Amino acid sequence: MLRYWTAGESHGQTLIALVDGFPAGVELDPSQIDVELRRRQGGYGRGGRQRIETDEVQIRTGIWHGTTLGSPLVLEVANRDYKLERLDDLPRPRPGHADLTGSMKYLGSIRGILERSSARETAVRVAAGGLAKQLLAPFGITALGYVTELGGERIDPIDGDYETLKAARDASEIYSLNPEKDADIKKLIDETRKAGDTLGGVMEVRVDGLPFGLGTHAQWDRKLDGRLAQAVMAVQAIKGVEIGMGFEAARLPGSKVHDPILYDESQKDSPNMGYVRPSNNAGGLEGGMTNGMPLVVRAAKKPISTLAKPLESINLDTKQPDAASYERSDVCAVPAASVIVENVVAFEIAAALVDKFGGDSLPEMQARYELFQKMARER
Ligand SMILES: Cc1cc2nc3c(=O)[nH]c(=O)nc-3n(C[C@H](O)[C@H](O)[C@H](O)COP(=O)(O)O)c2cc1C
Ligand SMILES: C=C(O[C@@H]1CC(C(=O)O)=C[C@@H](OP(=O)(O)O)[C@H]1O)C(=O)O
Repeated sequence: MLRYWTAGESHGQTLIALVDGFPAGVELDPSQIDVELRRRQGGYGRGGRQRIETDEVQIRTGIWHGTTLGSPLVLEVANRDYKLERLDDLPRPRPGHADLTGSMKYLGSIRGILERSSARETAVRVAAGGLAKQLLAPFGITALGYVTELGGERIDPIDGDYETLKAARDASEIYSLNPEKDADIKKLIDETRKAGDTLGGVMEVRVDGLPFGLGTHAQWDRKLDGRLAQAVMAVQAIKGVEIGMGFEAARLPGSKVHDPILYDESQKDSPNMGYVRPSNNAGGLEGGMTNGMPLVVRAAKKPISTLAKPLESINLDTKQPDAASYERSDVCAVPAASVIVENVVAFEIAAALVDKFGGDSLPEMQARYELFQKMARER
C-alpha cells in the first residue's frame, strides 16, 4: 500500500512527507520534484511569503545511488521563514480560516492552529506527488492541472495532447490553458487586491495514459473516485470536487450523459484496448475503476479567508467585537492550488497502480502490467 503523511508548521524549521510503500528500483530525479515545488510557489496573486522561500526537496531516506530501495522515504522542504518561536498569537479569529474552531477544539492558541492548517504544508504534498509522477512515467501516465475559472471568469480549456496542453499551461501566469486571458484575469486580481478582498476559482486535472482497472467496485474505501475525492477535498480551501461531467450529470437525461461503447480493433494496443468512447462524460471512471479514458477531476477553491479589509470577528480574550486579525496573505492562490491538486491526484493514481500491479519493485510492476494488458486484450 502506497501512502504518505506530512509534518511541519508554516513558520517552523522544516516540512516533511513520509512516503511508505513506494516500490524499489525507481531512479529518482529530485530536480523534477523541484520543478513542481517552484510551480506551486508561483501563479499570479500570491503574497510576500513566496519571495522569501525557494522550495527545494531533500530526499533524506529510502534511496541508494539515486534509486529507491522500497523502504520509507522522507522528503524534506526547509522553511527559510523559520521564526515560529518569535511569533505572537492572533487575538481575533479570521472567518473562513481554522482559527476559531481549532483553538476551541484544542483549547489553545490560534497561532498553534494556523501554523499547521496553513497551506504551506502543501509544499511536501506536492513533493510526494512529484515523487509519484516518477513512478507513473515508466507506464506512460501523465497528470496535468490547469485553472478553468477564476473569480467567476471562465477560461475554457482547449483540446490537445499532453505536450500541447502543458505548453499552453506553462505559458500562462495563472496556469490556464488560454494565456490570452491572462491580462484580464491579472487585472481582476489587481483590482481585488486594491479592494482588500480575495478570489477563488476552479481547476481541472487531466490524467492520460491510464490502463483499465485502477481502483475497484468491490469495496467503498478502495473505489478510486472516492479516494480521489478525499485527496482533493483535503487540500486547504477546496470546497467541491467533480469527476467528469460532475454536478451537470444530475441535470440531464441518461442518453445525454453516458458514454456509448464502440470497438475499434486498430486501437487495441492503446490504453482503451479498442473500446472507444465517443465522449468522456464519466471522466475516465466507472464503478470506481479507470475505464481506459483520460481521468478528469475538477475542484472548486474558495477565496482566501485572510482579508486586508477584515470581516467582523470577536477578540477571544475580551469577547468584544472587533475586525478579524490580518497577517501577510495571498490574494488569490488558485494557480498554486491547481499544482497541488495535480500532484495529490498523481499520488492517488500511483497508489492505485501499486495496488493493481504489486509494489515491491518497478520491474516486477512492469512485468505484471504487461501480463495484465495481454490477458485483458485476449479476454
Ligand atoms: C496554495 C494555497 C495558499 C493559501 N494561502 C492562504 C493565505 O495566504 N491566507 C489564508 O488565509 N488562507 C490561505 N489558504 C487557505 C487556507 O489554508 C485555508 O482556507 C484554511 O486552512 C482553512 O481550511 P479550509 O478552507 O479547507 O476550511 C491557502 C490555500 C492554498 C491551497
Ligand atoms: C506559505 C505558503 O502559503 C501560505 C498559506 C497561508 C495559509 O493560511 O494557508 C498563509 C500565508 O502564510 P504566510 O503568513 O507565511 O505568508 C501563505 O503564504 C505557501 O504556500 O508556501
